[in-house]
Amino acid sequence: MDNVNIALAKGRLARKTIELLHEIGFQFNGWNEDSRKLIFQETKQNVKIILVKASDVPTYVERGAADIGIVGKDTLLERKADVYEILDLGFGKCKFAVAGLDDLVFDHKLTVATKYPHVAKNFFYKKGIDVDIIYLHGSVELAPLMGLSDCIVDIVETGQTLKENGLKVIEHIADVSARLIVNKASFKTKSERIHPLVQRMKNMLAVKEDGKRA
Ligand SMILES: Nc1ncnc2c1ncn2[C@@H]1O[C@H](COP(=O)(O)OP(=O)(O)OP(=O)(O)O)[C@@H](O)[C@H]1O
Ligand SMILES: O=P(O)(O)OC[C@H]1O[C@H](OP(=O)(O)OP(=O)(O)O)[C@H](O)[C@@H]1O
Repeated sequence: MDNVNIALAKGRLARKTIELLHEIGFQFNGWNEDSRKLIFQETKQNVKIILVKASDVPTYVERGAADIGIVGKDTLLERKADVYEILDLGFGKCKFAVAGLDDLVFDHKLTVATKYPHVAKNFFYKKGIDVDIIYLHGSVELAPLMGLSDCIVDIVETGQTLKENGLKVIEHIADVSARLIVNKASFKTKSERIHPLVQRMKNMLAVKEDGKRA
């Protein structure tokens, strides 16, 4: 039987992803949240999970080192990998937004600080606004406070980080949630393994949706 490798984003999405995999019948040898191991074997089936930095998940899947990946839509919008995006998993929900101290003033070229340069550039480009992108690795909210940029493009979940730093959402860009992606070749060559797995996930998500509505 073909083996199936699943790349999971470490960090915020990991716990919910493992939970979903448990719910569809997978158990991983030795898995616990504090472990430093990066590969876990499923107890009965020929399935492995590998724990990858979120932004690297599309790379593993695009190149076939993993057949399946679970990663945020934010990463997919930024990375534009050549993979199939199969399912919206409905967790890891947040939004991409433009935020700043105040409404934008267009009397000079806008500077935009972000961890997502492609998303930011694309958003303003489509509006016909030329921007200067400043790439940061984190704590992006600091940039407008310290005069480094006019605004930021970042993820907003609860809005707490913006609020505690005196910033506000200026414009909504896109909704984000965790997605299931599949390598294009694996989707065909390992279809007997991958299609049932996807179907089980779909069924489980439908059951959960029904549970919420009831
Ligand atoms: N409040 C949030 N902030 C950031 N990401 C969130 C949030 N809520 C959900 N997410 C989702 O979780 C994913 C993983 O976020 P996480 O912070 O673990 O990794 P990361 O953005 O690569 O961070 P780091 O660079 O610090 O490792 C994001 O890509 C996004 O899809
Ligand atoms: O709306 P909230 O619920 O406050 O969440 C949004 C914050 O969470 C993320 O940062 P993260 O914690 O990943 O840290 P970072 O600044 O190092 O990217 C994101 O970049 C925002 O700063």
